[in-house]
Amino acid sequence: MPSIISISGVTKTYATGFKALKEINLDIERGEIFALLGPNGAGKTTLISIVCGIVNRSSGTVSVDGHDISRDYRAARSLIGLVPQELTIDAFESVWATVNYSRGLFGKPANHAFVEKVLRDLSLWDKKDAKAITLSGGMKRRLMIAKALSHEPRVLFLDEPTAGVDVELRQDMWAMVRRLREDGVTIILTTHYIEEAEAMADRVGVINRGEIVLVEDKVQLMRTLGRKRLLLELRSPLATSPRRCRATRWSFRRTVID
Ligand SMILES: Nc1ncnc2c1ncn2[C@@H]1O[C@H](COP(=O)(O)OP(=O)(O)OP(=O)(O)O)[C@@H](O)[C@H]1O
Repeated sequence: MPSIISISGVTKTYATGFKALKEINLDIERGEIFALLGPNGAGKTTLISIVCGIVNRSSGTVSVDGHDISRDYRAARSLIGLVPQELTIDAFESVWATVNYSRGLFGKPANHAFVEKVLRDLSLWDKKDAKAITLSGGMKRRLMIAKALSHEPRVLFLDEPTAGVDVELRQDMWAMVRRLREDGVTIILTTHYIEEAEAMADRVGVINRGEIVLVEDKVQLMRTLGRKRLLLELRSPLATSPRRCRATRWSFRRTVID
């Protein structure tokens, strides 16, 4: 099956003259969770903003499910949902109105049953009449995801979805992303954290200073780079201390204690 997103020879030079992306070539497979990993300023947001039609590329081509993002802009954009880093919601609008309005922006006919399902899946149904301003930070982030899913996209971009999010909500988000993947949605998330890429992704791409330096299957990558530490919490103190504990480097499923 052809890739759902195909990025070929994409570069971006901002008006300041800064080269944010240098010759990016990347294919995203249908139905995968792809983590784009990189430090601050690496070019992650620039790249996903180009695919989503928010930033113009300087050169190269991008297609989404065969639709060129310039020639066939509407078709390409309708297949994409984007959850940006910043909150972009009307503080005085209700949850219900926010999500339905967002669906309307894509020219989709109203579908209250679908919007209800999205809100229930994101545990926002009991807040449907609440104004956005009254929601907690975590709820606002979930509302951003509901907005992005409102027009039934086939590809979801999550730009640093768990930045500033507590451990519990992070786990909820990861579970939600996996459910979406089961429904056939392709997911691309950006993150600074190798742990997040490890927990979530099927494949990982590492970007640094505007260049993709590596694209690898997650399991393969962890075999090459990964190292696990096993923390044991004792119910009661040991009578004598163990001689030495050593986790094998070649496999993190086996732990050797000698
Ligand atoms: N509008 C702009 N004009 C000029 N330079 C920009 C603009 N937007 C981004 N840049 C620069 O491009 C580079 C890449 O920025 P980008 O936001 O894509 O990085 P990022 O990997 O998403 O970073 P972070 O992890 O901090 O969000 C940075 O050096 C940034 O300062």
